[in-house]
Amino acid sequence: MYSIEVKNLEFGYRESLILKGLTFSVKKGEFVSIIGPNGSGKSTLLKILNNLYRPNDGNILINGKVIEDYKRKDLAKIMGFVPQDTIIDYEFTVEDIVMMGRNPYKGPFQKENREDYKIVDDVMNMTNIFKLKDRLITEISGGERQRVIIAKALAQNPSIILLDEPTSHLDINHQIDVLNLLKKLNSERGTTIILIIHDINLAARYSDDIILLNEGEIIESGNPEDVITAKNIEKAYNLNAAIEINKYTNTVSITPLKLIR
Ligand SMILES: Nc1ncnc2c1ncn2[C@@H]1O[C@H](COP(=O)(O)OP(=O)(O)OP(=O)(O)O)[C@@H](O)[C@H]1O
Repeated sequence: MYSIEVKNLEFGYRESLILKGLTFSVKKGEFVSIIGPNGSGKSTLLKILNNLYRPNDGNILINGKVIEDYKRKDLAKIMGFVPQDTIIDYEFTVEDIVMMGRNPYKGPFQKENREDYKIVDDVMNMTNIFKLKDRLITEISGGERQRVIIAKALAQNPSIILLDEPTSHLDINHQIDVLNLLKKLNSERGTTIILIIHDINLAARYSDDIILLNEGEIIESGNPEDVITAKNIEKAYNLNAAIEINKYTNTVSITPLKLIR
């Protein structure tokens, strides 16, 4: 069973194509990283998978159903999305924001019930933000805000989570905390995880599969050892790199040597 199936996906913001015929699938319960240079189309792809943009061509199935056939609320019950930068100017508390993750389950004017509060408390504990619950979202740090947005996505109780660089604002401890949390959701609840990440070593360490994008095309996809090769890294990043198995993690790891210009 597949969480996501993408066939011949093409997309351009204007005339020029940003995504040039992508075909890939993600099985239920997989942990998949999307990597690639700046501007290669990673965020665009994730937004399309969250039905924020319509592709020019191609098909997307989410849990076996064509994406356009979902109502927004129904899609939000199965798929959580953590965008790259979340700017919230309003003076909501952390708890208010996380509670918004329960909106797909509510009718108009329906109040939060005990179950909603329990789920919100649980996800705030999981993401280590419970102590911030009464603070204003405008008055916490970028890294704290990142974890609040992840908690909001978890409150949707999704079976698929898409995350656009969820570790970008985080210190090294919180990076590992977030990835461990995602891994835990993945192994204990079978949640399908698809994330964009620039750190290739972390991608290799946590992922079942990696999709390497460059200029809107998939250079390679598959398990980390097959994707993170000197040849593929040179092709995508113009970079001469040493690839070896890290003796501590037993996963493939990269050391950049020099740019090829
Ligand atoms: N709203 C937009 N309108 C027009 N062009 C856009 C828009 N958003 C992104 N682009 C362009 O589409 C291309 C792909 O951008 P995208 O953000 O998907 O790349 P990315 O791989 O996520 O990059 P990064 O690693 O820098 O976040 C870039 O050339 C970018 O300039």
